[in-house]
Amino acid sequence: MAKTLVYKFGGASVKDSEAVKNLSEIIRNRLRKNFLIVVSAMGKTTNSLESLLAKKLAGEDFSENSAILKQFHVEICQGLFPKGHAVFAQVENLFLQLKNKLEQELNRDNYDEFYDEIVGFGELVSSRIVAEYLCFQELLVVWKDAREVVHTNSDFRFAKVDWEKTAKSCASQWRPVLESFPILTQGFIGSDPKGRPTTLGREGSDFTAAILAASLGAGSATIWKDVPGVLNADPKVFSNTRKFDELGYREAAEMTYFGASVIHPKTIKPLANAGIPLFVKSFLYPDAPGTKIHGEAAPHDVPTIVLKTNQILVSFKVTDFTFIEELHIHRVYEQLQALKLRVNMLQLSAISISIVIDAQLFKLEQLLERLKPEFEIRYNEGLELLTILHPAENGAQAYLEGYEVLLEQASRNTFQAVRRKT
Ligand SMILES: Nc1ncnc2c1ncn2[C@@H]1O[C@H](COP(=O)(O)OP(=O)(O)O)[C@@H](O)[C@H]1O
Ligand SMILES: N[C@@H](CC(=O)OP(=O)(O)O)C(=O)O
Repeated sequence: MAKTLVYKFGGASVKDSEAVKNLSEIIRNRLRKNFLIVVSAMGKTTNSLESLLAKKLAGEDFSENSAILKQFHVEICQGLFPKGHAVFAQVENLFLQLKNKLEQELNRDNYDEFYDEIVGFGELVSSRIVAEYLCFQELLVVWKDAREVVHTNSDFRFAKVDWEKTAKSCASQWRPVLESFPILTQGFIGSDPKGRPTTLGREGSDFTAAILAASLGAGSATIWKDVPGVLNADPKVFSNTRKFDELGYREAAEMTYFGASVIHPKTIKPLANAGIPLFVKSFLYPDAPGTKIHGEAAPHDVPTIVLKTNQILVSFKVTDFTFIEELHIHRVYEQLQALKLRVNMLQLSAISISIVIDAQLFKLEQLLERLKPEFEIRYNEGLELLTILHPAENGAQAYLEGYEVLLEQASRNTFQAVRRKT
């Protein structure tokens, strides 16, 4: 039996009706048996759902946000389907479900679980529309709910995959279908042991493609982006970028670890473990080769720049003039772990621990609250974390001009600086 091909289309590739038409042309030229399509929410829908939730939590009126979101999807449908097509009733029904859910109580204690139910809605509506459009174009696909097979624990918002259970469900439930029909499903969402909806972390649809590819023993996974492939810097931020024709799994994983947002950081590992190549291709130039990430790529030393915005630098100073020791680091990491916060950069001095973390709702205040009794804490918000892999000699300086540098670290292969515009 032929190995499954997995294609993943993110928010940019389904951001409007023209984009969905383009997606259908990509599929038309490549459709075959054992074909799995993963789609994300349309455009910035997930951000809109997050804002809507923030308003609800603050007790503000969010009805206009819901109406705008619904209108956005209805207009996409109007650009794709004739009047009276069944998709309009399906979209109407999904928004009714969203409305009902939003009438339930939300507070800080049930926020994460509530979040997963609401925010995964973007993928549910998007996948309905795209599946209906492909069928309307006589490209027969079967719509499947990813929550049937992507099993996770109950860490809402950052759910961890139960790989064994997921592989079993993929084999027993989806493989037989894939032998006859392509499947279209959602990225980003899963379900916990009690069947409650979970999400895999923001931008997690690339990861879903990797989970399903690994679980189905796929031949390859392809993620379709608005860029020609993986470049040595984000072309939206830096000029004179260079595309990598190929990258090793390790190189790619390292770039994503430091924050190259073109691929979700968890995507590479399951593919590397299973030896499945990952292609990053442009949905605008689908015949162009893009970037192939695989096990046999030659190493390179092209300076590669990664920028993470919205960073917070927090410094914990011991209050009694003892020196920093293991116990202090342990205390800080214990709380970071409890709050599901990842350290993007760490620096130790004799009397302080400095960490750089992503800005996340409520998290900073909770961290301060928990560690205040033990440390004198200072923090700076609104920062950028610049990482240069394989920096050229004195190459970093150009990226620091016009910036105040709050923290800097360099090793032979990596330069990092926390910067703020002056
Ligand atoms: N090193 C890089 N190479 C290519 N694109 C990058 C890189 N770093 C960041 N990006 C950004 O990643 C974007 C594509 O990823 P993303 O927006 O997550 O796609 P989608 O949500 O449609 O899957 C590009 O538009 C680009 O701005
Ligand atoms: N829609 C989700 C999941 C995702 O991965 O989206 P995208 O493929 O557009 O990055 C998010 O925005 O977080």
